[in-house]
Amino acid sequence: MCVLSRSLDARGSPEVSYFCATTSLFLPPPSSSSSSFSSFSSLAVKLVGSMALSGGHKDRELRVHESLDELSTDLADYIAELSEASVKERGVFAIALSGGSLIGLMGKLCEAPYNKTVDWAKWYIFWADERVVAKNHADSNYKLAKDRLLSKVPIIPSHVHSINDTVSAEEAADDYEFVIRQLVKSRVISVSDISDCPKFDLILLGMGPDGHVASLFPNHSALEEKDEWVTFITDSPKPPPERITFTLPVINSASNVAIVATGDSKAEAVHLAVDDVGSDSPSVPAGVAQPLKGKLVWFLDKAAASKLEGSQFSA
Ligand SMILES: O=C1O[C@H](COP(=O)(O)O)[C@@H](O)[C@H](O)[C@H]1O
Repeated sequence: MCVLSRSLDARGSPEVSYFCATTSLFLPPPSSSSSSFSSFSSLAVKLVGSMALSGGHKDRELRVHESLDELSTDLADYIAELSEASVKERGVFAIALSGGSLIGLMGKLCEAPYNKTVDWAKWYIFWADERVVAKNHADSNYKLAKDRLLSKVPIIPSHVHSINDTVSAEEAADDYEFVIRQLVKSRVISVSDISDCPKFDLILLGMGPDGHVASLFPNHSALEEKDEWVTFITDSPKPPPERITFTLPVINSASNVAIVATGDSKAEAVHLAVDDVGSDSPSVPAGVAQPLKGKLVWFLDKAAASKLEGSQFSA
C-alpha cells in the first residue's frame, strides 16, 4: 500500500510526500505525468490530507482501493477501530447509517473476526437519511440495514433508532430530532463543543452519481438548513420523493464522517467534491460534507477515483 501525504510546510505551502509501505522506502514525488503514477495505480492507495482552510480546519483522507473486496475489509476495519475507541472513551458507539450500496459494502462486519470482536451491545444506530415509507417497504433504508447487517449481529433492539413510519415526512423529521435530543441529554450521543449539534461518533454516507449525500441533493433548499438537526423533503429527485435527512450542521459536527463511493458513475461527482475545481463553493453536496473538528475519510474504488486530478487512480 502507498500513502500520499499532503501537508503544509513551515511557510504554509502545500508539501507532498510519498511513502511506499511495501518497500518501506520514501519515494520522491512523481512528476505530473500520469505515467509516473503507473506503478502506484495497481496498488491500494491512500491519500492523506490535513490542511488549514481559510478560517477553518480540514482533516481529510482518501483511500482508493484495488477491489470492492479490499474496500469492504478496510471499511470494516475502520468501523471496528472507531467503535473500539469510542467504547473505550465514552462507553458507547453512536453510529449513523445511510442506505444504498454502502450497506452491502459493510457486510464483512457480520463475519469473523468482527462479528465476535466488536462490542455490539454498545452500539446505538441511527440513520443519516431515511425514505418515508413503511419499515417493511423495499425502499426503506432501515429494512436494508436490518436485512443485511443488524439482524446478523447481536445489537440490542432498543438501541436501533429508526424513524416513525406512520406519520408525514415533516412529523417524522421532528420526531427523529426529538429522539436524538433525548439521547444527547443522556449523553448516549455526545454534544459538539462548537455548535449545539449532536456529535455522532461516526456518520457513514454513501454518495449518488449527482453528488448527493444523505438526502441532501444538489441545489435543494435542504442544503441551506442551519437551524434544524433533521429536516424533510417531499420532492427528492431520486425516488421515493419523501425523505428525512440529517442537515449539514449535524454531519459536520460529527467526530468522524466516511463517504463511500464506488463505480464509474460516481467518478465525476468524486472529482467535483474532492478536487479544488476552482470555484469558491463546491458544486456537489458531498463537497461540503467536512466535519469542522472531526475527520473525513473517503472510501473509493479505482473507478470512482478515476477522474481525480492527476488521474493517477485511473482504472
Ligand atoms: O437514495 C439514497 O442514495 C444514496 C446513494 O446510494 P447508492 O446506492 O448510489 O450508494 C444513499 O447514500 C442514501 O442514503 C440513499 O437514501
